[in-house]
Amino acid sequence: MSALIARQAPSAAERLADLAVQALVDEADLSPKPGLVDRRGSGAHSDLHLGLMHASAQSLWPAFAAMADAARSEGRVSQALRETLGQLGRDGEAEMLRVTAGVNTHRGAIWALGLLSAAAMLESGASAGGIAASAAALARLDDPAAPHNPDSHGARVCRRYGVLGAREQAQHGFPAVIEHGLPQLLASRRAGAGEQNARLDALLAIMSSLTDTCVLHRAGLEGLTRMQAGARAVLEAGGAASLAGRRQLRLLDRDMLALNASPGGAADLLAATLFLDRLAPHAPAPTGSN
Ligand SMILES: CC(C)(COP(=O)(O)OP(=O)(O)OC[C@H]1O[C@@H](n2cnc3c(N)ncnc32)[C@H](O[C@H]2O[C@H](COP(=O)(O)OP(=O)(O)OP(=O)(O)O)[C@@H](O)[C@H]2O)[C@@H]1O)[C@@H](O)C(=O)NCCC(=O)NCCS
Ligand SMILES: Nc1ncnc2[nH]cnc12
Repeated sequence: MSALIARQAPSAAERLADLAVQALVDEADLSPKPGLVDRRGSGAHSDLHLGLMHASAQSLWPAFAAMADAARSEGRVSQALRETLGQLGRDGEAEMLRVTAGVNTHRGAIWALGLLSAAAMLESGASAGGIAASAAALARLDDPAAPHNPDSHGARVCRRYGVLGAREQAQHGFPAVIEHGLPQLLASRRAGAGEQNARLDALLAIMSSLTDTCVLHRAGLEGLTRMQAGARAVLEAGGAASLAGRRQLRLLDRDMLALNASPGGAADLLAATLFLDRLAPHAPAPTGSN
């Protein structure tokens, strides 16, 4: 008789890591995304493809579980927790680069989802805004061991154009997610857009407002302006579920490819939106809004 394998319920930290990885896989699979890797192909990237995005996402499970577990042990926002998360984040980046043979697939996602996984553990049962606020408090603490890299793409364009990047997005409580991605996801669902279209609309809402340092790095201010205006045009035409919106979305995709631009920061924040959506109870829709 075959031996019975005892089934153990996953811990809270393991469940959070499951959700974080699933959010990354769902983001990668979502199609058609302008300029980004999706089920159709590699978008504006020559060194990325869908299989690599999936492998990268799976490689991050131990890092997310360890970050959530560190938050469980510490139990509150503290300098010690911030420093532990910094080390775990750097270890996660190293593992990602090992699995992708040196290609940066998810640096921004490790930062955003790592902080949110830890915060979700600290704020169990809280709203998305409550979790994001706790992640922001962690992000605002300085990590003295963090290597300051003034040459990262983000650091360079933030200096050059005087904009805020991934660090500030977290320190301010992920406004792109809380004020744009999540409300649009819920509004498009309520309007009957269908799940994939609602997720595309959430991505577009993020793109319409974000200073995405990936786009700035590859395509400058003109690229950023065209990304934001193009995303807004899709939503104003009726979103991804409408024929007119789809037409605008095709134009935006062509434009991003012509500019060699890819909104990798917005993609990470869509993953953060999907993570919080699965996790946090949403406030009921205002009366008369459905
Ligand atoms: C604080 C850090 C986030 C470092 O930030 P910094 O800006 O210095 O560094 P970057 O290396 O540029 O990484 C930032 C990544 O964040 C994403 N992003 C961009 N804009 C925003 C935004 N406005 N808000 C939020 N997030 C944003 C983006 O990630 C995605 O793009 C990646 C690909 O980027 P890149 O390599 O530039 O791409 P290519 O164009 O393809 O390169 P080439 O082909 O042209 O060469 C991809 O990974 C996506 O994820 C930015 O890249 C933080 O990382 C940090 O300090 N970490 C240390 C560890 C730590 O403390 N962790 C804490 C606990 S988790
Ligand atoms: N789908 C995607 N394509 C390119 N870069 C990304 N960074 C995060 N998700 C991405």
